[in-house]
Amino acid sequence: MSQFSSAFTAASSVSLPPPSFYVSVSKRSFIYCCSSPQSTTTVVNGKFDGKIVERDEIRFGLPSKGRMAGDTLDLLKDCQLSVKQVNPRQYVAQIPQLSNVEVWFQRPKDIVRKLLSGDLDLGIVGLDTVSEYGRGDEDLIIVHDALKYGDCRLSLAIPKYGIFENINSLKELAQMPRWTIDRPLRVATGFTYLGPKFMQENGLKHVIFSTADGALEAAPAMGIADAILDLVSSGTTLRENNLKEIEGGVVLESQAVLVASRKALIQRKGALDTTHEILERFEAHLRAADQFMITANMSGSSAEEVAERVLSQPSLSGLQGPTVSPVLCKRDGKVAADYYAIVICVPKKALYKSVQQLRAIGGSGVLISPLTYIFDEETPRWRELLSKLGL
Ligand SMILES: Nc1ncnc2c1ncn2[C@@H]1O[C@H](COP(=O)(O)OP(=O)(O)OP(=O)(O)O)[C@@H](O)[C@H]1O
Ligand SMILES: O=P(O)(O)OC[C@H]1O[C@H](OP(=O)(O)OP(=O)(O)O)[C@H](O)[C@@H]1O
Ligand SMILES: [Mg+2]
Repeated sequence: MSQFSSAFTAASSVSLPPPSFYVSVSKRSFIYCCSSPQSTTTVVNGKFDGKIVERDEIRFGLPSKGRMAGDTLDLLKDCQLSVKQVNPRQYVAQIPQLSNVEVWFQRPKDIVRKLLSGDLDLGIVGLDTVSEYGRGDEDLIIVHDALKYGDCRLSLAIPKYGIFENINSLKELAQMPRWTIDRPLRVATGFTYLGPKFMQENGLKHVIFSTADGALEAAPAMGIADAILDLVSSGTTLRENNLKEIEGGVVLESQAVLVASRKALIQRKGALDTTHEILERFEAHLRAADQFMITANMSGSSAEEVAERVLSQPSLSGLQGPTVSPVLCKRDGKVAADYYAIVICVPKKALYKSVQQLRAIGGSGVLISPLTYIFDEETPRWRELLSKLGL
């Protein structure tokens, strides 16, 4: 193990606040300083080994504030899992549909820490937060990796001006001869675990990290740092501060995820069943959210002939092929089917193309309805979870 990684492991074994400074100076030296003294501690990385603490309820951690909080409550509400909170300053709440679940509102990073320490069983946070504060701990299991909000990326950015004017990739940045043991590349970041790990994996040797809690984009212009490693979503903050992302500089693509403690899923009574229910509801809602249901009438000689025509169109195959039903009417005293009603689901973004294709094959009276849930057969994510748990 190189000095870099052994020092790194040492850094990851303290539970107290993250180090304010990591200094990597080539393979020969790696200095690690901490903003608070490294007091003696019996907790390693906020983690207790051994058996879980007995309790009856499943504890579900949700973001108490910030941009994840509202969207998380909206997702749960859309899945008929509304959270009942007596008032916004009360940190415990209930989900009436899940009687064995206790919701605890926490800061995202504390949700991850508490999953590791066994104080929470399930949580919703950004993948960036799981990766930074979870530090690859095997007890954390991502149950759903794409809840479709909180999209952002953890990305390295440098000034557009000065010595960086013609630097557009990580490779070019690494090859700048000016970074030396005595004058390393200075990176400001709140991601003091992922940052050094990424630099090491990408072979950047002379790098020094400093940390701050926000407004990192100011650091280069203030002369405090050469580069920053921070979350980017719209890119506005970078642009407004004359900074640019570089090719190869994305550490992580992130969105909201459902994460669980492996130990809780295996050992805590009811935890796995509850997780299954939450997962199924999330999947059903998220699958439905980007689909429309289309109903249309088609003239035709038989259901099969209509189905042939529908299936000949690439945008109309639906979830498992079209549902075709005869529209029965009385003609010359006899019940007959001149028309067939078809029902298909199409991706929202393919809506207009689908309508055009339907018309082209003789569809009329096209009705479009939103879908609320699609419960398919067992979700692949559930099978994946069971296999990760060795069940
Ligand atoms: N533009 C963005 N900037 C930061 N986080 C974002 C962005 N877009 C989505 N997110 C997600 O939202 C999560 C919470 O970010 P938020 O800024 O609300 O809280 P925080 O940064 O943890 O706390 P605070 O900013 O109050 O210190 C992030 O971890 C990330 O997953
Ligand atoms: O690409 P953009 O859409 O501009 O978003 C990126 C900015 O948003 C976050 O800051 P936040 O608003 O959370 O403020 P903070 O720095 O105080 O955490 C992040 O740290 C960036 O500064
Ligand atoms: Mg923030």
